[in-house]
Amino acid sequence: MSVVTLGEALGLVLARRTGGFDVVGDAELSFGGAETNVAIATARLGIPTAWIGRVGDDAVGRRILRTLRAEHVAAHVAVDAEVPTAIMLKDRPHLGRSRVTYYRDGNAGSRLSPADVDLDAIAAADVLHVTGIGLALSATSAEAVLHAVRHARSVGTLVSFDVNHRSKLWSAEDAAPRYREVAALADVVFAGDDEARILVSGESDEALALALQALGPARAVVKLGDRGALGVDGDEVLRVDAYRVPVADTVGAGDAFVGGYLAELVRGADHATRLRTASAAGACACRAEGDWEAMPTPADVAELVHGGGDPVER
Ligand SMILES: O=C(O)C(=O)C[C@H](O)[C@H](O)CO
Repeated sequence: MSVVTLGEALGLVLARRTGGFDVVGDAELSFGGAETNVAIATARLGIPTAWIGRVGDDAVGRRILRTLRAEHVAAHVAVDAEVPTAIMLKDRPHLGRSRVTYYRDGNAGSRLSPADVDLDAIAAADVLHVTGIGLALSATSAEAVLHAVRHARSVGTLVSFDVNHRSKLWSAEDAAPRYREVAALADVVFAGDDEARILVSGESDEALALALQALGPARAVVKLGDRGALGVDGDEVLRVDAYRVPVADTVGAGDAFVGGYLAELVRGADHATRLRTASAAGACACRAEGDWEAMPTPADVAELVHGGGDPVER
């Protein structure tokens, strides 16, 4: 029962006040990265978890590895002596507007290559999780994702793919064929409704999920934010509502959702349980600031599930 994720983790410099880094100097350092967010989520939910990636030989890289150790995520990393760990700045130029600026091109995570992929770690896991960000970062990173996915399939490890489209990294037109290629090799695909439309067309959430499933995976989940999600597994179609919580920060909620789903998948839980835990985990992640800091424990999930009614519609 275990999960391995593969992708980039990058330093996150977060402005503490509104006004933009043009004038604001008050900031804190953390890190982000969809695949490490998912890893922290599954680890906190009690699933043995590992992450495969590449960091620079610097304070940000060491901070990432130290935090992953503290979160019980085993790191199979290459340390790049030549370039630094990427960073992203997140500030709020004015109330209601959040802005992200990436400094990741050519840095350690983008230099991930097939040689960095720990094949034994993938063979030892029940699920390998990758995202579209790894496909976007560079040609070698995309090769590493595909190498990992193909190896997972050859050794019977399930493949999970979250589209996670980043329009700052590439266009939808360039991304679409790469997303379809990985979706066809996956066992479960996650996409927001807008993201799903990059790969397929469909008039409704259900039509989108079924169209994603038709690309190859047995399971597809369309994430709908505060409208919940719609999942298909074989011929079972289920809709799940979002739990209502006070929202501090929605970043990382999609990764928490995926972590909740995968934690239940490796435990062998049924479709409704997977979606219920995913929805609760996504809601928990919204209750505090930070990309990974508010990932839930089983007690956090249980509190929402037992106190919030059953959100699954059959
Ligand atoms: O925005 C990105 O590209 C990141 O990887 C950082 C964030 O932690 C991630 O997007 C949250 O899903």
